[in-house]
Amino acid sequence: MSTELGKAFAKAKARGEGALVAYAMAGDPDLPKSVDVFAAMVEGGADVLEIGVAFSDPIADGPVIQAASERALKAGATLRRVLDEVVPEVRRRCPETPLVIMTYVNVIMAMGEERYAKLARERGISGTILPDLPPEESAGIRAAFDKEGVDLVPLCAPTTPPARAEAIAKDARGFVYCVSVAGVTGMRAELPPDLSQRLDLVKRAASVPVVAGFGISNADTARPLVAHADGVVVGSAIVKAAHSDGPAAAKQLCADIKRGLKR
Ligand SMILES: O=P(O)(O)OC[C@@H](O)[C@@H](O)c1c[nH]c2ccccc12
Repeated sequence: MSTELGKAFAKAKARGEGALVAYAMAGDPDLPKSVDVFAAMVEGGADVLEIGVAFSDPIADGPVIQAASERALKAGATLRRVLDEVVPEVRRRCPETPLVIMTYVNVIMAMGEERYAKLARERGISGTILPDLPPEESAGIRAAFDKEGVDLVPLCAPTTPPARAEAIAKDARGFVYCVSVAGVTGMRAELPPDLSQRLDLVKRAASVPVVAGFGISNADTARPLVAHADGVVVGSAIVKAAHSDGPAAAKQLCADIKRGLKR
């Protein structure tokens, strides 16, 4: 595991808190302003930043993040520009916070996985999440990432059979991303009752931290998960807050969620 990711989760744990993995879209509303959003999220207490790189066909995304993708694509937020213009600035302003890129396989393949992994490492990226990469097809990309020390963070869905979830967890890099609900990203009033059991199973098998994501939007939805996971991922709620009310709103929301993550 990247030492930076390991340290960030360990630090949160030592403070008696679940970690907040906070997502926003690079280039929304434009490249420099998205840097302000990421910096504000860290000021609000985000422990890990998940930096979205827009893709024209974001199949796993709900309406809030799809709209953010469109704004980012209009602003010219290509993978190359995100790595050259957004990531270095976020690193400069948040030197302690590990950064994870979240995008789709095509975006990485268009650059070439080896070239991406090398650039990502040079820019200080700790890990990468590719929701449309099936584990069976991940060997090549993962080898390229491993070579540069960029963690390929795997996802587990509610539809993943337990034995397969265990295998994914055992072999994970960085952390395991447990998707709470079948479907797309977006805020939800309730999370499924069997989520805590699924998290417990993955946690028992995993040698890296385990986080839950999809549908978590505030302290109340985050709170019940800290007994079962090392942290939570929040995306749509932050993207929405930043889009409506700017970086300060994203900061406030992160601070509120962090209060819900106290053990
Ligand atoms: O938006 P939500 O429901 O808070 O879920 C997190 C999510 O946004 C972020 O991790 C993410 C954005 N796009 C994705 C696509 C697949 C998996 C995860 C993601």
